[in-house]
Amino acid sequence: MLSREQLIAEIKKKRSFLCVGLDPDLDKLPDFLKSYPEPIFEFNKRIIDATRDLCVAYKPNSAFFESYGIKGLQALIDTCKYLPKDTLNIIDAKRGDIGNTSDKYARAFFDESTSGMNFDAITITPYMGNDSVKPYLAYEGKWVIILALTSSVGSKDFQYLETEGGYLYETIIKKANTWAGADRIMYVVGATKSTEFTNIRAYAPDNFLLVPGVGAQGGSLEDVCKYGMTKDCGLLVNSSRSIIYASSGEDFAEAARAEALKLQQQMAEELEKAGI
Ligand SMILES: O=c1ccn([C@@H]2O[C@H](COP(=O)(O)O)[C@@H](O)[C@H]2O)c(=O)[nH]1
Repeated sequence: MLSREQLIAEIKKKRSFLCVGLDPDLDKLPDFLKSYPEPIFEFNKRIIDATRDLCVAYKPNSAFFESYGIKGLQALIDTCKYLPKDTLNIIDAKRGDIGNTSDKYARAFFDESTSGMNFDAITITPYMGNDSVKPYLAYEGKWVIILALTSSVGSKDFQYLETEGGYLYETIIKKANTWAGADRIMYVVGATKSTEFTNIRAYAPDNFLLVPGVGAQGGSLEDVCKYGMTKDCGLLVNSSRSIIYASSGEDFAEAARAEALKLQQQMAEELEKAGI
């Protein structure tokens, strides 16, 4: 589990704010792995071994595990146990439900004694409000990462609706800031929305932002840094497919490392530019 201070220290030490997304798809896994008893876990394990010194976070997306039923769940549990202790380990589950149900989701992903999983952070949809988020915040030291402005094209359907407090995504940030501080809450903001980062920073000056969309979705790391970086960095930039599927051959882990290294080197330059 990483506190805000520990996360910032890891960013400075590794010269990186990279989050490696673990979105394992059996159809895309190298053929030779398919004869292993646990191909998904074997794939993740090798990706983690190849990238752990270059990133400060991992983000398995639960859909890519749930879609394989019991075997997928076992792979998620094994992956969770294998994740390094010096990275922020995020389950991208995008949950949101009434309080007593949220309590079960929180147990599922945070309480190793009941589920076998002990993630540090979870992504949450804020639509159902405070009581749907509270049960996660009850776990001391765990992070809640609230969807604010997503990378999806459909983000315009609801997130830009005009409310009394501005766009809906602005109201979400303002409201969620009253639930807990920047040491417990992060926001998801898509890299494809880099022009909005200045505005986001007006409402969330200190919160870390989890930023998906660099790589396969075409978001610009440079723009994200230009408009979104704070004095503490304040960014976790995720890339999934561009790293984990850099090669479909036996060299997939080396290719993943090479892609992660490119991003880490750009990040080191951005940190340098910002005097961090
Ligand atoms: O707004 C959002 C929120 C979550 N995601 C997730 O991040 C990764 C992105 O994968 P890439 O392969 O790097 O495009 C994936 O798990 C999404 O579900 C997002 O893209 N946008």
